[in-house]
Amino acid sequence: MQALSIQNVSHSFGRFQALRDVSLNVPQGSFTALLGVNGAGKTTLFSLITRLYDNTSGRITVAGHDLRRQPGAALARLGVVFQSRALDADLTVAQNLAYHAALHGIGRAQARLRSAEVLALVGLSDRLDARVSALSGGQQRRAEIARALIHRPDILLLDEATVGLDVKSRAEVVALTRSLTAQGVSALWATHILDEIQPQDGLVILHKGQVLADGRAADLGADLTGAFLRLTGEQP
Ligand SMILES: Nc1ncnc2c1ncn2[C@@H]1O[C@H](COP(=O)(O)OP(=O)(O)OP(=O)(O)O)[C@@H](O)[C@H]1O
Repeated sequence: MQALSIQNVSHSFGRFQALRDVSLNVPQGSFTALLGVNGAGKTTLFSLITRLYDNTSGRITVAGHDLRRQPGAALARLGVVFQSRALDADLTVAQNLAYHAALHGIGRAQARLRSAEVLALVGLSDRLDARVSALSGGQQRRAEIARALIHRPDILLLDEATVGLDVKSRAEVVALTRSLTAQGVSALWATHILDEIQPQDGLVILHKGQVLADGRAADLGADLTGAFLRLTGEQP
């Protein structure tokens, strides 16, 4: 089964078609990069997968659940790290996680156990009681990944999760996400930064609302920048 399957999805804002007949799969346990320049349609696609927008054409399934017919079951299998910050900076990491757990109907005792579990996964076990505002940018992003994992989703959507981070923190957040996929969580990693992609990763190139390539990054050869430029005519 695919962790995420998107078939023939289109979306328009008025007369402007932001996504045109988009199809892609994220296999279970894979790290799949969704690569595209600004305006390619990545955030629009994520808004459809998270049901911020209705997908009126095509079909989206999350862990086999049809998003339109079984939205509750589908969204329960999904964890999301948004482009903009989603934690309350004035609360502690524990309070943020407890709040998010409650939104998923997880009881207090269970939430404490899960918080410890997800913070261990992201390497922040010692920051449970720290205020979010006291964390570094990279730690905040890792805490957001922990938040997205609290209900044990099958797939994580990460929308430009390294924006604003320095090189070292950026590398840590990508490596962390890869290590999660080795443990069975799948990831769809939206980015415009080619350095974040490795040859063994799944790679979908989205450009002007259309999928131009879908396979393994290695399929495009050693010169990913050149291949991207050839396909899109744009500098990544
Ligand atoms: N609410 C909206 N109304 C009208 N047009 C929109 C709206 N949201 C996005 N668009 C347009 O749809 C296209 C895709 O935008 P989208 O934000 O999905 O791209 P993106 O790949 O996520 O880019 P970025 O990296 O800048 O977030 C762009 O041309 C954008 O201007």
